[in-house]
Amino acid sequence: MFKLEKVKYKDILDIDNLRIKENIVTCILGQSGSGKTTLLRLLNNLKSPDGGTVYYNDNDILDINPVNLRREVIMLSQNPVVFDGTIRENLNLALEFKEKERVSDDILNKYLEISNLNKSLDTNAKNLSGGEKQRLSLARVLLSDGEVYLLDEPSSSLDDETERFVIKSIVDFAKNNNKTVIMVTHSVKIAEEYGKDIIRINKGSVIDDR
Ligand SMILES: Nc1ncnc2c1ncn2[C@@H]1O[C@H](COP(=O)(O)OP(=O)(O)OP(=O)(O)O)[C@@H](O)[C@H]1O
Repeated sequence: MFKLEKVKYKDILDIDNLRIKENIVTCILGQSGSGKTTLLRLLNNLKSPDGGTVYYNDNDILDINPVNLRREVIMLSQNPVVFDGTIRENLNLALEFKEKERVSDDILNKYLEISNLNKSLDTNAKNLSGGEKQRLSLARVLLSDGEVYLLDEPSSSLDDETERFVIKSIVDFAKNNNKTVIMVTHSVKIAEEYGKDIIRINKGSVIDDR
């Protein structure tokens, strides 16, 4: 699905050859500052490489219209993005961006369940805790119906139990819907348990991918 060849980005990333497969969960592990977020941003062209090529489905990512690309390759950033309004309004934004019809509350609630956010759709999103905002962002991203989800530490501000539930839900969601998930995690345990492939990054280089 993705292929990186001789990709350089500033002095942050230097990746000779990397393949990321479709329809599986790939986890990215590496120390803080090793370049994990930068790698995700190359995959939806939020950043462009200074050298080398990133391919998405065999096309040079620079030749793909960025808006169309980001409708398919959807990023959940490390800091949750929450908009003014209720949880329902926040979720509906995902559908608007995809130019899709609104869906029933039952369906919206299903996505809150996947994200383990036990709140009414009428709740003002501004009043949610940090971890709840993170889960609302996750629900919105999953509802966006992309092909690929780039998840940057989707469970970083959650307690261990909630973290396991949320990660397992994401993995089940990906399996049931044939989606590709590329997930940065700080947890070796989570990567080994849920990542079909694991990419290990050290100081901007891939040291292992399998
Ligand atoms: N636009 C930029 N210009 C200069 N340096 C940058 C830029 N973006 C990131 N960096 C630096 O590149 C390095 C890698 O950053 P990145 O956010 O990719 O790391 P990370 O592995 O995701 O870290 P963390 O686990 O702490 O989130 C860091 O040293 C960061 O300060």
